[in-house]
Amino acid sequence: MALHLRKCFILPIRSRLVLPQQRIKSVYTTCDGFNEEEIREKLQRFPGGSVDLSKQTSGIAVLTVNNPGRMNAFTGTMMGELKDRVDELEQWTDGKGLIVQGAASTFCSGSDLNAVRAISNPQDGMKMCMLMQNTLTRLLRLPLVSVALVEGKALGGGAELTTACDFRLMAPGSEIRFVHKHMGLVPGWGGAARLVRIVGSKNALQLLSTARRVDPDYAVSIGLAEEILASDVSRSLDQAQKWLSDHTKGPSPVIRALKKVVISGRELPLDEALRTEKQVFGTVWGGPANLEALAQGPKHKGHNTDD
Ligand SMILES: CC[C@@H](C(=O)O)C(=O)SCCNC(=O)CCNC(=O)[C@H](O)C(C)(C)COP(=O)(O)OP(=O)(O)OC[C@H]1O[C@@H](n2cnc3c(N)ncnc32)[C@H](O)[C@@H]1OP(=O)(O)O
Repeated sequence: MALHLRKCFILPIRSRLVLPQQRIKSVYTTCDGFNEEEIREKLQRFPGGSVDLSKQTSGIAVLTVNNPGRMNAFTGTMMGELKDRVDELEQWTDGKGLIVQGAASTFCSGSDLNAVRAISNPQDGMKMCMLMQNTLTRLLRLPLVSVALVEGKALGGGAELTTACDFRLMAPGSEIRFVHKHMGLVPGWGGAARLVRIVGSKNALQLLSTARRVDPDYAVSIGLAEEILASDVSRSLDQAQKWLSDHTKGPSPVIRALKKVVISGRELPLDEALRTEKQVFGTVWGGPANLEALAQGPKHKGHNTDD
């Protein structure tokens, strides 16, 4: 036990963020009593559905929560697959953008209630919670500009999944709903902590305490969503791809560096954020994109340049 404890120390927050030469660290480790293999083995008993990932040469990937027969609810095996897809994205060094969507024009209805019923004791619940919090925190910390494409319903854990992306785009008629109160719960996948940072504590408390339906107009009005997509459902993914490509134009090392400095600005105390910014700056200053821009000379003469 002593040896185990000696190995466990609280990593300073800065060492848990995505730095140029470091892997993204998890929130929970064995020091917190988190045993990933143990909880994944337990969750394996609840199969069904899949979490699919398509990485494109454009540098944009599409992650699809795929369990349409259950409104894309996360089965036990899908929770493990989500973690595996995030592992894959952390290794994708050419990437610069990520779209998270649900299959069959609906987003996700949270945990599979069949699995929830079977692990409804506090110990197992908290172990599932640690697995999903680790995964969704690392998803948000990926050096990719991420957007949740919300069609249909994003309920419970599905609503929480939308908050683990940098942005949210909503299709007409879609809804985000934190239904946890009706389950006698609070968010368990980190959704409350992220929601406060997105919409502020007053709006967050309103959404959680009323479990109200957040339609696209209301979501935009409180800053939960960026835009409402055009009504042609068949083109929702195309619209999201266009939106994201407009937000990730440029060399992927630069886009990835921009996401990294925003992560540190959002999560670190000022001095540490500045140190991280300096470190990331050093990876692009004098880099190929910088030198090419310098060679071209000044080109931003008061107009929007789409390169
Ligand atoms: C930390 C939070 C996390 C947790 O505690 O682990 C959670 O997310 S808890 C779960 C929170 N989610 C919900 O409570 C949503 C439950 N589902 C619904 O309210 C409705 O299904 C719907 C999403 C509003 C859609 O309603 P509707 O259009 O009427 O379709 P159906 O209800 O008939 O659903 C179709 C089909 O899908 C099954 N389904 C839907 N959601 C789930 C789910 N979360 N888990 C398991 N199965 C789900 C539903 O049972 C239907 O199946 P069949 O009855 O076999 O047709």
